[in-house]
Amino acid sequence: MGVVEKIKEIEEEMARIATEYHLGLLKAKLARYRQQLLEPTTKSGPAGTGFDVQKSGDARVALIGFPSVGKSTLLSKLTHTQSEAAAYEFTTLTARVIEYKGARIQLLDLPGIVEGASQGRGRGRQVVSTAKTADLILIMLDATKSDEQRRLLEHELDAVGIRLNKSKPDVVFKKRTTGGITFNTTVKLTKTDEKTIRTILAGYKLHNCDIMIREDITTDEFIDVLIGNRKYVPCVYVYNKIDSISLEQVDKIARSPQSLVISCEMGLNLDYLVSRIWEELKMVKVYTKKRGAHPDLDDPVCLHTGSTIETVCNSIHRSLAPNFRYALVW
Ligand SMILES: Nc1nc2c(ncn2[C@@H]2O[C@H](COP(=O)(O)OP(=O)(O)OP(=O)(O)O)[C@@H](O)[C@H]2O)c(=O)[nH]1
Ligand SMILES: [K+]
Ligand SMILES: [Mg+2]
Repeated sequence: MGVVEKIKEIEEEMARIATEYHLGLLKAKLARYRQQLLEPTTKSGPAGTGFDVQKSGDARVALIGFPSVGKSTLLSKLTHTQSEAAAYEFTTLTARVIEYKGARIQLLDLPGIVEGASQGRGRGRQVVSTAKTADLILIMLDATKSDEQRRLLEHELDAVGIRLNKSKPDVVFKKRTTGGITFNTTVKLTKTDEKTIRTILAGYKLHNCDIMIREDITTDEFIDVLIGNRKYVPCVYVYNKIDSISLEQVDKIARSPQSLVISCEMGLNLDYLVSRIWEELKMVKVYTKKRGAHPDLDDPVCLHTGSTIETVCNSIHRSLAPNFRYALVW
C-alpha cells in the first residue's frame, strides 16, 4: 500500500471514530505519513522544493487560488504592467514588486494548482512549498463560485503544514537522552489529555523528553509541536469579481473575518487591498543615522514581524553583521 492510500485509510477510519484518545493516535500517524510525502524521495516525484523565484523586496506575499480567479489580472492592475493574464487555465508564475509607503513588497502569482499538493503531486507541491516562504498569503477566490474552493485550499495548505492566522502553540518540548518523560502544564487541558499525549509520544518512539504546556492546546497542535516544521502565516481571503454578484452578497462577504472584496476588472477596492497587505505584514520602518546627525527620512529599512537587528544589518551591508557590536534603538 502506498503512502497516499495509507493516508486515505486513516482519514476514513477517523470519520468513524468518536474518542479523542483514539483520534489522537490516528492524527499522529496521519501527520507522519503526510510528512513523508513532503520529504524528497525518488519514487514520489520531485522534492518539495519551491519554484526558484528569487526573493526580492522587503516582504513576500503569495497569491494562491484556483485557476482563473483573477490572480494575474490583480498583479497587472497593482503593478501597472502586463502579467500574462489570459482566459485559460494554468498560465503563469510571475513575481512582481510593488512599492508602498517606502516598502518593496514582492507579490508572487502562483499557478492555480494547489489541489492535490498534499498528495505529493509535483507542481502542486512546488506551489505549496513556495507558499511556505511567504510572509503573507492571499487566498484569492472567485466570489461568483461556492465557498467549497476556500475549504479545499485551506485543507491543502493545512495538510502540508501551513497554519493560517494562528500562532505557534505555547509549548516547550525538549528531547533528552535519559530520564523518561516529564509532563507539566500551567493550564487545564480541555481539548486533549496527558494519556493521549503520552501515547502519541510512544508512537514517535520518544521515551525521554520534557514537556511544558502553557496553553489549552488541541491534540493537533501538540502534533504540530512534535513535528516542528510548521509555518505560521497570516492570511487574508480576497474575493474577486464582485462586479458579478449582488450587493447583499458583497456585503456579507466583506463582513466575514479576514475577508475582503475586490473587482480587478473594475478596479474596485484595490487601494484598500494594498493598505491591508501592508497592515497584515506589520511592517516597521527603521531609519539609520550617524551620531549627532538627523536620519534620512527618505531612505528607510523596512522590516516585517520577526525581523531582528541582524536583519537590519544585513539589509544595509553584508559585512555589517559579523563586526556588529551594539545598536542604539529609539
Ligand atoms: N467579471 C470579472 N472577471 C474578472 C475579474 N478579474 C479577472 N477576471 C477575468 O477572469 C479570467 C481569469 O483571470 P486571470 O487573471 O487570468 O486568472 P488567474 O487566477 O491568473 O488564472 P491562472 O493563471 O490560470 O491560475 C480573465 O478572463 C479575467 O478577465 C473581475 O474582477 N471581474
Ligand atoms: K488564467
Ligand atoms: Mg494567472
